[in-house]
Amino acid sequence: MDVLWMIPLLLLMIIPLLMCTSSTFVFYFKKFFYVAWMMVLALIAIPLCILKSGGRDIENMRIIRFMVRHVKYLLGLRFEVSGWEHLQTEGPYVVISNHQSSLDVLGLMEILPDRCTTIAKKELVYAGTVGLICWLGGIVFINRKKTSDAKSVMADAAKTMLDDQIRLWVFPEGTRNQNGDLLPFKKGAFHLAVQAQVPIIPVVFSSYSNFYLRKEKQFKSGVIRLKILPKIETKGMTSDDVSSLSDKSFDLMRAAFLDISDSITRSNGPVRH
Ligand SMILES: CCCCC/C=C\C/C=C\CCCCCCCC(=O)SCCNC(=O)CCNC(=O)[C@H](O)C(C)(C)COP(=O)(O)OP(=O)(O)OC[C@H]1O[C@@H](n2cnc3c(N)ncnc32)[C@H](O)[C@@H]1OP(=O)(O)O
Ligand SMILES: CCCCCCCC/C=C\CCCCCCCC(=O)OC[C@@H](O)COP(=O)(O)O
Repeated sequence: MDVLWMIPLLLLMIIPLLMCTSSTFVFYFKKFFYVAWMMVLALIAIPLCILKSGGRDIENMRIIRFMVRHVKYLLGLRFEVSGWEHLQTEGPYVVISNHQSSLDVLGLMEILPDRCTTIAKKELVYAGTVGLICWLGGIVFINRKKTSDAKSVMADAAKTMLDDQIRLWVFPEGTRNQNGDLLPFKKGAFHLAVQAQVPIIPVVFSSYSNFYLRKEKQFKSGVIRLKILPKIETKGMTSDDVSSLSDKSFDLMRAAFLDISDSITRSNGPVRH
């Protein structure tokens, strides 16, 4: 019994010691903490969402956004947001952003407009309490391995956007990417915007490589720049315009990514490719 009492005491002594001496320990500790804390937050949010909305409802994103906002402080992260005025657009639109890590959720919640939810891979729905809260928040799940299924879910989403005045956030790279650049864009987000005839608002996260390096097992404190770009209109466009719309969005976002990442790395060291 005496020995059992000593375990938490020992942990309380050892964890701060390891946090000061081992960057690898800090990496695993912060990652474990992030996932565990998000699961706990989701567990608390689930009954709140059910009580407020009675089930799956985009309005639940307000509760989720509120509950996630403090997590950046616990991980030593800070956001610098520019271009807020570009989100002051009435009605439905499609937000597109680059995707580096599950940490993107923190930036997403930092600027998430009202009545906005995301498109996500269907596997996320099985992520325990996080999966359930995503479902309650109205997240649209797609099967990336079956393009025809994904297309039909997104065609329905285009209709729902207009019927219910909803905004959708899509990660057009289609997967997480930390190669120091953007991956070529998939087309779904652009078909969605053209089908609904709504504007696209590009959002760019600066490179995380000055504080978070997965391969090198580093997770330091850091600043993330979030740049909201002016909207791109799609009125009058057809599916023939999707490729050029995607190329234009890619070029604008890549230029912004290199610009805001460069200005961070000039003061914090080089981007690691
Ligand atoms: C309180 C506590 C809370 C705790 C938890 C905290 C937060 C939880 C809440 C919120 C968190 C949300 C975070 C979620 C993040 C999840 C991120 C992801 O999951 S990213 C991965 C999933 N997303 C995507 O993949 C979107 C991007 N992908 C696409 O859009 C793709 O295009 C695709 C639709 C999946 C199809 O993929 P494919 O590989 O086949 O790609 P192509 O783009 O090359 O398309 C092939 C072909 O089809 C045409 N096409 C594509 N889409 C359409 C369409 N919608 N309609 C018609 N045609 C389409 C395309 O043009 C190509 O044809 P062609 O070559 O002739 O042009
Ligand atoms: C039954 C228990 C299962 C536990 C699983 C834990 C799940 C994660 C929990 C908390 C993390 C914080 C919430 C984040 C949601 C972020 C989703 C995300 O970023 O998914 C990755 C996806 O975009 C692309 O995936 P791939 O890189 O293509 O693959």
